[in-house]
Amino acid sequence: MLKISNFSKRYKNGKKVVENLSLDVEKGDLYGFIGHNGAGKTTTIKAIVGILDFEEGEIRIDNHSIKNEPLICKKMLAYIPDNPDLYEHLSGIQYINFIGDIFGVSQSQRDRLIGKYANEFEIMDRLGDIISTYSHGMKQKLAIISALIHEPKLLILDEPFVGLDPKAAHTLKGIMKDFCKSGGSIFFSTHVLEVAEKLCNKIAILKEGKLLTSGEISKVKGSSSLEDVFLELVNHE
Ligand SMILES: Nc1ncnc2c1ncn2[C@@H]1O[C@H](COP(=O)(O)OP(=O)(O)OP(=O)(O)O)[C@@H](O)[C@H]1O
Repeated sequence: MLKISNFSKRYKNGKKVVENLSLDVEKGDLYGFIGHNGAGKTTTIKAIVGILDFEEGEIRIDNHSIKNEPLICKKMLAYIPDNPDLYEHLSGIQYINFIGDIFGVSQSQRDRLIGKYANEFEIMDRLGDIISTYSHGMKQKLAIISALIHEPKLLILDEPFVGLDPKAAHTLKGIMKDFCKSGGSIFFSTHVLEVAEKLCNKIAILKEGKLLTSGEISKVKGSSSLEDVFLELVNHE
């Protein structure tokens, strides 16, 4: 579903911040992307979703190149950045409808999915309010609902749990599991190792732009905790 091959990225005049990264996210995978601050996670994520240009390597979504066929790719995916930057002057429902219009989502699908997710996140009664009056967590919930409205095949999430209260975080975990159970794929970055350990079937650990390990979580961590494996790898590799 998502294939990253030998991806490298260098910002202007700087050194490479991601180096020769290769990863495979298959149908149904719930894939965690882990690394210290500045490891290169957001850089990789922005390249995957087509908002950051890159010169080296290839990124393919369902076998289409994000570089050469960005529209086909973007129709299949949804991206939630680490800090949802929404149109503050719109109401929540206007924003969801705006995204629904871009993706050509039918009214019945909108009604069904808004009903489902806005109720799950307990935000239904605030959808008529202007986004600038939302808290950070409410904006995050709105970004998640908008991302799911066109039923993407691939969800790319950058630190999705930041700002969510425990109940909303629990709801999101359930949504993520169901999404992958029904054949979708998720690739998400997180610093919360306990969440990655419980939620993911696969993980990748990045250090200073280089992949330290990746694959089935059971193989990566063996009988140790993910935290122990992460600290061991990051401190000693
Ligand atoms: N626009 C930019 N111009 C120059 N350097 C950048 C730019 N954006 C990121 N970097 C650098 O690239 C490196 C990787 O940053 P990135 O944001 O990808 O890391 P991250 O793993 O997402 O970190 P965090 O966990 O703190 O969000 C860092 O050294 C950062 O300073």
